[in-house]
Amino acid sequence: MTATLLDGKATAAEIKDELRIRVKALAERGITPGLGTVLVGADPGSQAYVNGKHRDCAEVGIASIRRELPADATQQQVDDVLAELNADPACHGYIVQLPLPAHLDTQRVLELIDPDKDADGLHPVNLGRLVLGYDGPLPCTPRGIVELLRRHDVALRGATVAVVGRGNTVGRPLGLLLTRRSENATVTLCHTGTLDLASHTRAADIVIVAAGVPGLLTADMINPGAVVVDVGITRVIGADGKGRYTGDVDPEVAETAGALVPMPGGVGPMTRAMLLTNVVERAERG
Ligand SMILES: Nc1nc(=O)c2c([nH]1)NC[C@@H]1CN(c3ccc(C(=O)N[C@@H](CCC(=O)O)C(=O)O)cc3)C=[N+]21
Repeated sequence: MTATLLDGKATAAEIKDELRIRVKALAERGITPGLGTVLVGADPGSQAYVNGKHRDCAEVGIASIRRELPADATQQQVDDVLAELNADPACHGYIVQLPLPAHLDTQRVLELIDPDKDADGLHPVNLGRLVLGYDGPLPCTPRGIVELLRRHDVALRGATVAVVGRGNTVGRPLGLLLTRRSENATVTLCHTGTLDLASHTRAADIVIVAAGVPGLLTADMINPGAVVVDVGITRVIGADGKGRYTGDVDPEVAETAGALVPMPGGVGPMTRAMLLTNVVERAERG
């Protein structure tokens, strides 16, 4: 068997087409949605991600507000940029690119973002809203995964899902999202303390791997025909000495799975599309 590939890039393009129409409707009300990005330091990977976000904005008609600070920026400098974006009416939502340099307090930074401008959905208030089932911006990667599965008619209601990884940006909030009444999936959240990982992944209709461990999920660990989602993105140095990104799913899984969300071309583009969606939603609220 060869898995059907669920194309995140094509689905993200579809979502961007829909957003373009919503942005036009906002323009008629005199509103231009604005996304802010805060980048501290010059990590080439982070720079590339942030550039991608601004390119996405230009494609759908969202204004970009870009703030860059040097790698040795003080906590006060970062605090000041956040205060400025919180006060800027042209900025409907913004993100602080993670990871931050180690001398900065990430928790403090995330808590200083106005929860109503939190385009990533990672502010503690918004994660709390997700726990409680209240309205608020949703974390982009979990939301992108649910949206991609929905648009490919992968049923979540009644499905058993193994989520591998309990990180704050993917695994943990994804478990919360999938177990909402509106999704009604049954989730097993696996992590480094899980004793027999394969017993959980084999029992699942859907396996979502967000552990950051290249090749962690192998073909023998899934039920043939299962839907597999690769969220891993780890920079490795190939045999040719060049850096490249690799996922958490062993390529052989494509022979056994029923459907596969690949990396690249899967969750990454969907994450970016959900960031834009969060900003347009913030702007629509006025
Ligand atoms: N505050 C914050 N929010 C984030 O959302 C955030 C972050 N910090 N720090 C880093 C991670 C990583 N991340 C990616 C998003 C899209 C792709 C993506 O679109 N990747 C393409 C390949 C690269 C490309 O085509 O540009 C793909 O998977 O097909 C990758 C990585 C967001 N992150």
